[in-house]
Amino acid sequence: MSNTILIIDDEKAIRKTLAEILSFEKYKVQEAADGEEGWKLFTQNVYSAVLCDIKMPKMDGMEFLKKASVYNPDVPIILISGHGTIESAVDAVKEGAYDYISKPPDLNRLLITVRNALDRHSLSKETKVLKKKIDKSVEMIGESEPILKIKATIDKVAATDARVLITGENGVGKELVARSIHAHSNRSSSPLIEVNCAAIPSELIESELFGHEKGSFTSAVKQRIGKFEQANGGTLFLDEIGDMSIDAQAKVLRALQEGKITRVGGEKEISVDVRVIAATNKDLLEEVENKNFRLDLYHRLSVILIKVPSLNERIEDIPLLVDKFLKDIAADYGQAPKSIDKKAIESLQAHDWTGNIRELRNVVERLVILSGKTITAEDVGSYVFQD
Ligand SMILES: Nc1ncnc2c1ncn2[C@@H]1O[C@H](COP(=O)(O)OP(=O)(O)OP(=O)(O)O)[C@@H](O)[C@H]1O
Repeated sequence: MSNTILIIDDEKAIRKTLAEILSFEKYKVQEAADGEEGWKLFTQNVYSAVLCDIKMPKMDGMEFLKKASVYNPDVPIILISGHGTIESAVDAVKEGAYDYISKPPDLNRLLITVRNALDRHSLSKETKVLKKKIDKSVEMIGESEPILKIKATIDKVAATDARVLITGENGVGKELVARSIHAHSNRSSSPLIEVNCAAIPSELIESELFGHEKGSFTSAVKQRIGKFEQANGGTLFLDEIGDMSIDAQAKVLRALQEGKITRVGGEKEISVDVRVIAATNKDLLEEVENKNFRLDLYHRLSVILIKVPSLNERIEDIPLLVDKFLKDIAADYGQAPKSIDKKAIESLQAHDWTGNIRELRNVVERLVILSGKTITAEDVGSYVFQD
């Protein structure tokens, strides 16, 4: 539906003409015979643009415009004006309508206006996506005791340079804790550089972390600055540290002890001022026992320990998280947020989440797509936990 144009006009002949012209140009269209029907469709679907007659029974075009621009200001609305309504059309443009066309519709003018309106719509959608990518929020949602404790710890440690080891299952919010510490620290105007230690093959991790000089190995065709140097003055977030090879651990230990690094294939030592925050879903002490992790590195990293509890241990935060996700998803889709009833929330709280907030967000997104305006316990039953 998101590429569809909604045509609202009580004059069947005009409606059909517009629909035919636009369909011929390969646009998808949907029709409504009056303002009320149009409004109903508008609230149930997301359109790329709306063509709306001004003079109509039940709800007229001006009223539709007012409501629609509050409900979803991103959808351009083109008014269709008859002889007696040109003035209203001009006023409407002042009030936020995208443009107007006159009756009977002129083919070229109609197509140009629609094309421009659609361009604007896709531009504003793209801008939103980009903004969202840049603005990785560091706001931690939750009022449960463990979350309040974590927030208090973050407040205390952020301003220090103490290393922090964050533990917890997958998707519980470890990265968010790291970003929040950085954002509240004196280093926040310098970069937070993230390295996913599990994702980098062990033979490349050294060059990734410390950089390399040109020609130091076959594929080192030019000099490269490593993550430690990139994070200079800021914070280095070593995610999945439990998956780092023993070799690389020795080098990281040295960098932490001496505050200096050497690029692969390089001679000189480079001083770096980096605060290190690490995270893992593994039990590092068990890894130490199994000889997969160095105890001395563990001690260096774990000055402050933050354990992020699984969602199951703080189900009282689920309503707040769901509310936040409903708002985020609505903003992504350019829609008004859907609501969710109490029973549906209870049913989500009863689920075994194995810790995962990412999974909860996916579930909320699925519910937003598949449910009606209000998400019910039945929706949760049929769309979420069906298997
Ligand atoms: N308390 C919270 N409030 C709001 N959003 C949260 C919260 N905790 C986690 N999230 C969101 O849930 C998602 C997963 O969180 P994050 O990536 O921090 O988890 P993680 O523990 O680092 O995961 P992984 O172990 O897979 O690396 C992110 O989109 C994050 O923004």
